[in-house]
Amino acid sequence: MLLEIENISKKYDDTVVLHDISFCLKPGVYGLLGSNGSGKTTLFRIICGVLKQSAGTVKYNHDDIQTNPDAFRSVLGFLPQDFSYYPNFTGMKFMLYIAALKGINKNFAKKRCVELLKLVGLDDVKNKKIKKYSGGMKQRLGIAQAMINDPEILILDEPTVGLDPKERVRFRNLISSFSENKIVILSTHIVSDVEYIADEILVLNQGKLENRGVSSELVSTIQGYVWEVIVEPVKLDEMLAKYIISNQKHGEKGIVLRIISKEKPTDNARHVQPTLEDLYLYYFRGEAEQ
Ligand SMILES: Nc1ncnc2c1ncn2[C@@H]1O[C@H](COP(=O)(O)OP(=O)(O)OP(=O)(O)O)[C@@H](O)[C@H]1O
Repeated sequence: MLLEIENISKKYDDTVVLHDISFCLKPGVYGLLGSNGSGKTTLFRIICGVLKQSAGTVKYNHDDIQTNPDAFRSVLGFLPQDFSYYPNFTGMKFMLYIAALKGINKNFAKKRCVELLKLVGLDDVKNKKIKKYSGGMKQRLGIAQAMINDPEILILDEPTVGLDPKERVRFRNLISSFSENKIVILSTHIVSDVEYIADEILVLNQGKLENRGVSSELVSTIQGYVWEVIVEPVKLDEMLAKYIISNQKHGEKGIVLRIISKEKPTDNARHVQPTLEDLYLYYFRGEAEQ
């Protein structure tokens, strides 16, 4: 299994939103990390063949996906960001409906839907209407429908949006349980999600692939740039205006700031170990959201 993204660019009118993106993916879990508007959804839609690129090729197992789109679709599962559910359908009916759309044999579909709903923990609510589901339940249903054809490639666009911390943990476990021998790509702007789930992280910044690697490799690129500084409260505004601050808390001797800066910010600054969250702030400045 090999998914190759080769020199993909995308323009909307005259605006370039993806710039010459290239990467290859083997089975594993990949996190596409980027702030809002960095091009994650656009890239996913191109990979899934629902949006045409302006330049470049997407290949699966060495074949251009456009040569035989039906064959590619049959090995692909996709959870779009704006996925719409039918509120008056039950979870089971919805799954059967998606199975029918995908042309899956009726008897097989029933068995598969029951299995998947169990896998995502919706077994006991499968006959309830979706309008009664929580946000987390709907997301899990979205993941289940994306897996209905037992895909080799699973693409999840912002699958953790709106999930509470408990649901997030459940989601992570779910991904690890079915990711074996599959290419799973999920996008997020929530650092901790990819930090825990992804084998590798791809950082997309303003339509460019900024970096790629395992979390520790990426974090090591800002080794030496993260500082802890204690400042008097009167100095706080000045520091906030001048530096990227990834954390602030009250300490016994003043306000303790975690600062990301190539230069030593103050005489009393001391180095601390960088984290993926620091890296995110380094790339995306004030755009971080949690
Ligand atoms: N149909 C469109 N026409 C014009 N511009 C578009 C269109 N779709 C997206 N864009 C622009 O392309 C850029 C990338 O958008 P995209 O939705 O791919 O980013 P994203 O990283 O998925 O962001 P988000 O997390 O907010 O969904 C943005 O500047 C967006 O405004």
